[in-house]
Order: sequence, then structure tokens, then C-alpha cells
Amino acid sequence: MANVKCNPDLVRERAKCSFDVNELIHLIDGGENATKEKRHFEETIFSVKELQDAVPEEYLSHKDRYENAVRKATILRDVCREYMKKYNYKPNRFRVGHGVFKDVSPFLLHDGMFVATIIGQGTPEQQAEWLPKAENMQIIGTYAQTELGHGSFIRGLETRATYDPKTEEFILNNATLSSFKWWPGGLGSTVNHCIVVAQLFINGKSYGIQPFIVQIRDLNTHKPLPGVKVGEIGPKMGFQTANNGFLGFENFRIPRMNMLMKNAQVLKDGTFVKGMNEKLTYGTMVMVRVGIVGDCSLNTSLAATIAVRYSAVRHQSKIKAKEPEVQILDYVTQQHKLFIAIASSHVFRNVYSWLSKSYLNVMKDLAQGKQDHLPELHATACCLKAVCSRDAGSVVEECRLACGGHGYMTSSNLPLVYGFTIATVTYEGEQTVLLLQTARYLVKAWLAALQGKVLAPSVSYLSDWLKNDNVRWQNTPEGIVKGFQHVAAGKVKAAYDTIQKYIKLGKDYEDAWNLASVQLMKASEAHSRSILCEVSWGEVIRTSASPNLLQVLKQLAQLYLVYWTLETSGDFLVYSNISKDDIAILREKYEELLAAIRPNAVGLVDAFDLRDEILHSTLGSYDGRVYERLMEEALKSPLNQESVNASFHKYLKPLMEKAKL
Ligand SMILES: CC/C=C\C/C=C\C/C=C\C/C=C\C/C=C\CCCC(=O)SCCNC(=O)CCNC(=O)[C@H](O)C(C)(C)COP(=O)(O)OP(=O)(O)OC[C@H]1O[C@@H](n2cnc3c(N)ncnc32)[C@H](O)[C@@H]1OP(=O)(O)O
Ligand SMILES: Cc1cc2nc3c(=O)[nH]c(=O)nc-3n(C[C@H](O)[C@H](O)[C@H](O)COP(=O)(O)OP(=O)(O)OC[C@H]3O[C@@H](n4cnc5c(N)ncnc54)[C@H](O)[C@@H]3O)c2cc1C
Repeated sequence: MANVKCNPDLVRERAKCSFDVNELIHLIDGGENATKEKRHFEETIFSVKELQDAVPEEYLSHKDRYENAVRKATILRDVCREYMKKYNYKPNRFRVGHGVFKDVSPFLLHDGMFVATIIGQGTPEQQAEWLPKAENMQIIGTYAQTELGHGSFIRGLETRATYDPKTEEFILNNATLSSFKWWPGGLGSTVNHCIVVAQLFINGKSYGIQPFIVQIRDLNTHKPLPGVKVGEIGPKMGFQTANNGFLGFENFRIPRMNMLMKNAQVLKDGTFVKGMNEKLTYGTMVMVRVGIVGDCSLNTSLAATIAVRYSAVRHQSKIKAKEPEVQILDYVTQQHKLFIAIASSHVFRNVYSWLSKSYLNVMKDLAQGKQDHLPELHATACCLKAVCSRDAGSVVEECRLACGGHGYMTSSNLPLVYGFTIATVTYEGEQTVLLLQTARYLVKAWLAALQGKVLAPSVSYLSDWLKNDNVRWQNTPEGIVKGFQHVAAGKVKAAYDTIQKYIKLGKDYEDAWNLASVQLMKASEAHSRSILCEVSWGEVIRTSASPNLLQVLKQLAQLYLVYWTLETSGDFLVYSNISKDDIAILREKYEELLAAIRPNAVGLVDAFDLRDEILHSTLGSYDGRVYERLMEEALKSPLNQESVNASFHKYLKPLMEKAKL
């Protein structure tokens, strides 16, 4: 990239960077070799001619866009397969996917959840049967759980799988419209198999929801099998190429061994054998929630790169009347909008890495029959997924707004990035619903703390707070982290006390919970923020990096801490010993941090190492040819391929002529 002819502002910005950008790239990737491998892989993908679009996707019809996405998905699959064979390298398909599809792959759910569920929920025999076929795309699948009537409350799903011991089959039925599966990615017209989550019935008795692997289309003709009604759900805010679909069954029979039986089992005679923990059926969701925290980091870095580079190139208005127009990046308000995006991407990455380690540890434990840490993992993944996805959505939107009118152009790519980022707030567990899951755990932990029990590490601050809730405020990163824990503990206590108050007033527990649920949700958010702050600060101070880079990483981590303290200063004034003077000191510190980060802003987004093909943005490309690219892209509009459009003769001219009469 170094030889590309760049906009002079970007050249100046890069020259003043105080740290080695390559060092940060390697740190993010996990080593110099990992960067080399990643770049070689991406170079290979983006030099495949067939993966490049002749016409910008935006101008294609819904149908053509889908077909083009499937075409590219199959080519990408082949290229990746060859690449993996040749180099023994497992690529990050999600990252290049943004470049290839601009939106998302119609195989997203195949890779993200279908294969993962076979691994997580299938017995070794079932894995041996389906995994090789799924991994090499002999069969293509999705994860069909959500229905028209129920997405959050999965115990309420209506799709039925009734066991017939005579034929040793399950009979699938969707008797009501609300029971139709609705949303699964790839279901519309891509997949031939699904994981169907359905209510198991044996001899008229319900045994809760279970996962079934179901073939829905003929492998040769792709026609829906008899008894299957399947289709696409239509256009959405984003995710246009994900091919989300609907599905219903009428007396559709599948063999007994198509119930994934790693946890619970149905024997030939219809005996139901309970698993170690019925919630293990929800395992794929936990894995994907963890993965979404990592996605939030990537999505935020895409928006930050576009908006920061654009803000370095764009000049508008003056700070001093007699001086030239300034780069908009010099406005401190602009820095306030953008630097939190850079900082958040690093925080999400660090927290993702921490959370995925916990996930893998719990999976190891479960394999040995130990489930003690599962509730903590579920609670932590729920609140982090909820808060990171919502933060990422807000940050991306702020980056879009920070690009003014041009941020509204599709060619900036910010609208598309926003579309797939905010989808994460809803899918894989709606944010409020997940925060309330964590609140259940926090209330239990609070009760345990009151009883003097030892708490799990992520909530042990509740016991510390009970022992001493009057800790002196300290304007240091460690002091701020403690402060966040105080806020979280204070909010958990307040929510718990509110529940007790309503119970004393005669409410039953469930109504008391609902009445206190705004406080419970806020307590859960505060708990999440305290984890984000503690983990990310801890990761940064343990990082081994050169002094220059470490200084910048600390500035970003502190910016995150101070930003959120100021954003939630009301909570700090209520639940910690912070004073008004401390808040004034933090405001000053925040301004210092913005100024310190300013010279490194472009270097920091360069270090996300997002190729132009992945950014796919007129505003964010490495060379900063913003206005040239905006014009080049505009000229690709079909309306610019003719000097007079037919609508002139058909409508405009008659209108004007009518006006003359
Ligand atoms: C290392 C890993 C790294 C990487 C991952 C790689 C890749 C992933 C990246 C990208 C992903 C790819 C594709 C993404 C694109 C699109 C995907 C979109 C797919 C979907 O949206 S699928 C549908 C998702 N649906 C949901 O999430 C539904 C949300 N609802 C629920 O989960 C549940 O209904 C509920 C939890 C809200 C409530 O369930 P319930 O009614 O049965 O439970 P209760 O409220 O009564 O609680 C009972 C009890 O159980 C505990 N519990 C609940 N869930 C779990 C769980 N998952 N694990 C453990 N324990 C759980 C709960 O805490 C309660 O305990 P308590 O002790 O009684 O309090
Ligand atoms: C882009 C996209 C892709 C998706 N892909 C898939 C897929 O591949 N497979 C699949 O199975 N599903 C998929 N989904 C579905 C997704 O998982 C659900 O939409 C999601 O879990 C939310 O459920 P819901 O739509 O029923 O929302 P609802 O639960 O109806 O939420 C509506 C409102 O009700 C509130 N609410 C609901 N329950 C409670 C409660 N207990 N307490 C307080 N408030 C509550 C919510 O907070 C929210 O404000 C996808 C969704 C999207 C948007």
C-alpha cells in the first residue's frame, strides 16, 4: 500500500504517527506471521476476477443480487478450499466476506450455526454422518429456530416433532401460521437441510425443545420435498443477501436418528433419556453470542477507518478566521465522535479474546461432565453480546453522521455497515431479553453475597462492595474500574431492593420482577460495562509492546474508561464517592486524551489493516481519493448511461405541456 499515490493530508497524517503501525497490525493479528498469512490469503481472494462485480450490487434487483451472492459464495468456497489444502491455513471468511459480498453471504448460517450445531449437539455417530457432508458442501444448511410467533421465548415455539415408535420416526408439523419458522438465513432459496428446533412430543407428553436435522429440498432438483412449505421473507433493513426464509411442515417424517442426541435422547421404544442439563440444547446460541462480540470489533473498525480517513481528507470551515479551512478531524467534537469508535474496537477485541477463552474452558469442563461455570458463561455472554452490539450500532451510526452528507451515500458503505451491525442487536437474543437473563444471575449472586457465599470471579465485586461500599474515589484507571464495579453493585442492590419492596406490597415474585425490570436491565448493563472496563484495561497493561505503542494503547483504553464515566456520570454521583470536582478533572483528562490521540488517528485506523476491497468505501480508501471516487461511483449509475431518460418523454414533457394550457 505504501506506493499508492495518496492524498497529501493522509501522507502528512501518516508521517506524524508516533508508533509503528506494523507493530500494532501484528499485535491485532496475533503475530507477524499471522499478518503475513492473512495478507497472502486476502491478496489471493481479491485477485480472483470472478469475485469482482462488473456492476455495483446496489443497482441490481433483489433477485439478481441474491443470485450474484450465491455465485460468489460458491467461487469463494472453492478458492478457500484450495487455499486451505495448499497452505494448511484456516482463513477468516467473515472478514473477506465483507469485501466479496459487501453485505453477508447466503452461506453465513451454514458456516456460523449449521455446522456448529452438528458439532455441539450431535453424537459422534451423527457427527460422522453429517459433518463431512456439511463441511464439504454436499449438503447446505441453516439454523431454523425462530418462528413468526416466537423468537425470544423459545420454550413457546410451536413446531412439533411427534415420535412414532411404530416407524421410529418423528412427524414434523406446523399447525398454525404463528408456528412457521421465520428468519433463518439461507432458508429462502439456498439450503437443502436445516437444524429445526421443535417441541418434542412422545405419547402426547411434551419433552421441551430439541434440535432435529431435516432435509427440506431434493438434492438434485432443489424442489421442496413433499410436506415442506418454504420461501423467502423479502427485503429487510440490511442482510439483503442473507436469503432469510420461512418454513412449515405438514406431516413430514424424519428418522429417529435425525434428532441431535448429544444431550437428550429418544430411544427406539419412545423412552426419553434426559441430558445432563436441558439448557445445553441452547449451546449454539452461547457460541454465537461470543462470536458476535468479535464481530462488533470488526464492524466498528470498518466504520472507524472510513470516517477517520475521510475526516483527515475533508476540509470544512475554519477554527480561526484568518487561517485556511481545517481538516474536520481537527474539530474536537469530531474527535469525540470518532476516537471512541477506535477505542471501542480494541475493547471489543480484547473482551472477545477473554470471553472466547472462558467459552473454550467451559466446553472442556462440559466434556468432562462439569457444569459449574456454565451459568456464569451464559450470563456473561448474554450481557456482553447485548451491550457490545448496541454500542457497535451507535458507534457506526455516529461515524456515519460524522461524514455529513457523504456518509449517507451508499458508496460510502456506511449505510450497509450500519445495516449488518444493528442486526446483531436483535439476532441471537434480543438485547433487553439477554440483559434480563444476566439480571437473573446477578440477583442470585447478590443473594449469595448476602449469605456470605463465595461468588464466581465475574461477580465477586458484589461481595467486596458488601464488605465496604465506601471506597475513596481515585482518578486513575484502576480507580475508575473500581468505580464501575461500585455502580454495578449499587444498581444490583437497588434492583433487588425494589423487587423486595413490591413483594412486601403483596406482589408475587414474577410481577415484582416485571415492575423492577427497567432497573434490572440497567444493573445488567452496568455489570457489562464494568467487565468491559476491567477486562480491556487488564489486557492492555499486560500487553507486551514497544513503549511508543503501549503508550497509545493505554491512551485508547483510558479514553474508553473516561468516556463512559462521563457518559454515565449521574450513576457515578449516585453510587460511588466521585465528586463534582473529580468529574471536572475527568473532563479535562478526556480533552487531553483526545489531543494525545489526534496525531495518531490515521495510523490507528491503518493498523486495522482493512484493504480497500473490504472497506468498499468511496470515503475510506487508503489513498484518500474521496471526491474522485464519489464522482467515479456516481457515474456508474444506470441513469448516467443515457443523456435523456425515457421518463422525460413519458411523463415530464406531458406534465410541462399540460401546464402551458
Ligand atoms: C469460541 C467461539 C468463537 C466464535 C464463534 C464463531 C462464530 C460466530 C460468529 C458469527 C455468527 C454467524 C452467523 C450469525 C448471523 C446470524 C445469526 C442469527 C441466528 C439467530 O438469531 S438464531 C435464534 C437465536 N435466538 C435466540 O437467541 C433466542 C433468545 N432466547 C433464549 O435464548 C431463551 O428463550 C431465553 C434464554 C431468553 C429464555 O429461555 P428459557 O425460557 O428456557 O429460560 P428461563 O428464562 O426460564 O431460564 C431458565 C434457566 O436456564 C438458564 N439458561 C438460559 N439459556 C441458557 C443457555 N444458553 N445456557 C445456559 N443456561 C441457560 C437461565 O439462566 C435460567 O437459569 P436459572 O438458574 O433458572 O436462572
Ligand atoms: C437479521 C436477522 C437474522 C436472523 N437470523 C435468524 C436465523 O438464522 N435463525 C433463527 O432461528 N432466527 C434468526 N433471527 C431471529 C432472531 O433470533 C429473533 O428475531 C430474535 O431472537 C428476537 O426475537 P423476536 O423477533 O421474537 O423479538 P421479540 O421477543 O418479539 O421482541 C420484541 C420486543 O419484546 C420485548 N420482549 C420480549 N420478551 C421479553 C421479556 N421476556 N421481557 C422483556 N421484554 C421482552 C423485547 O425486548 C423487544 O423489545 C434473525 C433475526 C434477524 C433480525
